[in-house]
Amino acid sequence: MQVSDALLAELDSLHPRQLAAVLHDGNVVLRAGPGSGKTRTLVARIAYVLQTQISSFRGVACITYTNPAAEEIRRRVHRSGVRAEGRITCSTVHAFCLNEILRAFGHLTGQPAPEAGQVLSKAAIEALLQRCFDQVGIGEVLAQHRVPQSTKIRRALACNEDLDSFDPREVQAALLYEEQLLLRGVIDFEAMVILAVHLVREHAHVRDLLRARFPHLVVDEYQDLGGVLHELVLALRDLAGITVFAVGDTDQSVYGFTGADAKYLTELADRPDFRDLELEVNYRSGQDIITVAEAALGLPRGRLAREGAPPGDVKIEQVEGGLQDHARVTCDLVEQAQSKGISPERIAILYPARGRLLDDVRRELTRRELDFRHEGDDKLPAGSLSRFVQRCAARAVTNYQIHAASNADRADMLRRAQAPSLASLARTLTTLRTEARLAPPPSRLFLPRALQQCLDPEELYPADAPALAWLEQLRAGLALDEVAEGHPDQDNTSSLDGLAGLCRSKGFVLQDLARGEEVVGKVLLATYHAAKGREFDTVVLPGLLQGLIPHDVPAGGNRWRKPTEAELEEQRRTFYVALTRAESTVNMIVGPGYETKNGYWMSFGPSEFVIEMVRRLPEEET
Ligand SMILES: Nc1ncnc2c1ncn2[C@@H]1O[C@H](COP(=O)(O)OP(=O)(O)OP(=O)(O)O)[C@@H](O)[C@H]1O
Repeated sequence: MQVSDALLAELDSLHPRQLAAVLHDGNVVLRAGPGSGKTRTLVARIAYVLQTQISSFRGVACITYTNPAAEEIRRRVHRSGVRAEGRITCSTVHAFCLNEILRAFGHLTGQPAPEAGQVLSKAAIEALLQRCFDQVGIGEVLAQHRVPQSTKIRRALACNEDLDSFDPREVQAALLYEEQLLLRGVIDFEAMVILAVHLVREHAHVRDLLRARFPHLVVDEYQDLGGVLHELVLALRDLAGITVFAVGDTDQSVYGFTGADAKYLTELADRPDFRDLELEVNYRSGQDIITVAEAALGLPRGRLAREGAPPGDVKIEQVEGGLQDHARVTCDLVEQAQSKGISPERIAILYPARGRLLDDVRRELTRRELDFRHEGDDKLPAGSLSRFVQRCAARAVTNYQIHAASNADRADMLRRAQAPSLASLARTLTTLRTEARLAPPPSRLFLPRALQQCLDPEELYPADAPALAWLEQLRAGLALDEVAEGHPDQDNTSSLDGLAGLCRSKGFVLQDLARGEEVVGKVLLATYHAAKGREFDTVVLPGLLQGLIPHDVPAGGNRWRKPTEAELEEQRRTFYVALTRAESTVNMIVGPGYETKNGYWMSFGPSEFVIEMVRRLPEEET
């Protein structure tokens, strides 16, 4: 079969171990540290399989942890010269279960896919869980803090795992919750996965159809999968005969609080029908950054930077006061990096948790007019339709910025622009429309053209003009209200009105709708979790203070408790993930303490993670 020049060049540039993983004829587990090229190898594998291993009627399913990760992989496969329209399904596990299993085959088994408004929104999940808590006599426990724990229990229940470590009343509440879902004829994201596993396990024809469509399954970030998802993969492998390519890093396992466990990756690697491969070179970071990160993790992995890579720069800044000082120093460091010519989108400020630190950093960035995007901005409505609108806004804003730039800046902006393409937006809209059970558009070009008219009109919509009029045009031009009305996900049925309400009440300009999205010229402000899988030239880590990281965990009601040993280790791994995002510079900020939202001063000093890290470093590094 014909291999594209782009793929040949990519295969040529891979390390022999990476290449061995791509070319292996069978199941693979690829375990490796940060920056070792796991994602790059995974993308090459998808392209290789599509081009050479399967007929053009069959495809590859790729499961990722987040939607942006799915989008990035699709984009990279496309860049490798593979014409994979309709042959690659790249999505989160929930979308995979909904679209490729429940929606595709549910009707064959008497298990219809969810209809309009049947998938509970986040608020509805919390409300239902709270009722269950009330009924089992723990009404004082706030459901909004316990959804991850309840998910963990439901996953353990679905896998018949030991429940001894859970509070029996919360187990009872989880059982009641499942019962209520059935009674009300609704489901949530978690129930979708559980249903999909049942469907695959119990129906041979579903398995046959899945294998015919996707003879290969690729899973990214395997260490973040819980027991149910692992069971899904095993069912697809052992019962359906699908070839599995799993990629992960046990050191980057940071979702234990929802039942994820790195042991599943190890379990897969130990199987005789899997080839277990490891990668050792870190292509991202300088050696000093790698050494410091491993000291923070407390596990000397001995990973090496690529040959000739500059060592990198690691600094610990000590402030004298509280969180406002952290915010001030953070912004100083961002300004210094920018003055060295590092473009804003190559700089990330990563914070351990929401709260006063985030408020102070945001305020200081705004005061200094440093453009930033705050990932996971919770002021905008949740759900895939809201996210789609935000991505459309990002495209419109980027077009406008490039148009408004001077000739000298334009070429550079075009090169760096990350705004979504019309093709990618059209794909998302097609998925949303299918999920809402709308008739397919009259032609393949219909949606890209409609998008082009809305987002790339001759007269571009200014980034600082009121967003409401733009949103109304988009709603009408793309018939988004039809999507909202028919969509199973409750978050989507209300999000357009939610967005319009915000535009009205807060006087949003177009730029505000795009603020969480990838737009040229913005520094990223994100949690450690949200930064996973990404890379930046410079990473600034404010708030490395005992009490903020590690931090206490909710214990029900308004109570908090110290983290268990396992929880402490997981928090340590999130710190490791944050450190390993940097290519050339990491700045950590420590101090004597911090003030809480209620004005109390907590003088616990620097984070124990930083203290232990420094203690473990060889003398020449400190
Ligand atoms: N063989 C290679 N030669 C040169 N650069 C490489 C090679 N493999 C990967 N890289 C580069 O290293 C960087 C990290 O790669 P990638 O994001 O795939 O790593 P990863 O293992 O998925 O990282 P993480 O686990 O931290 O998310 C990327 O910039 C990638 O292009």
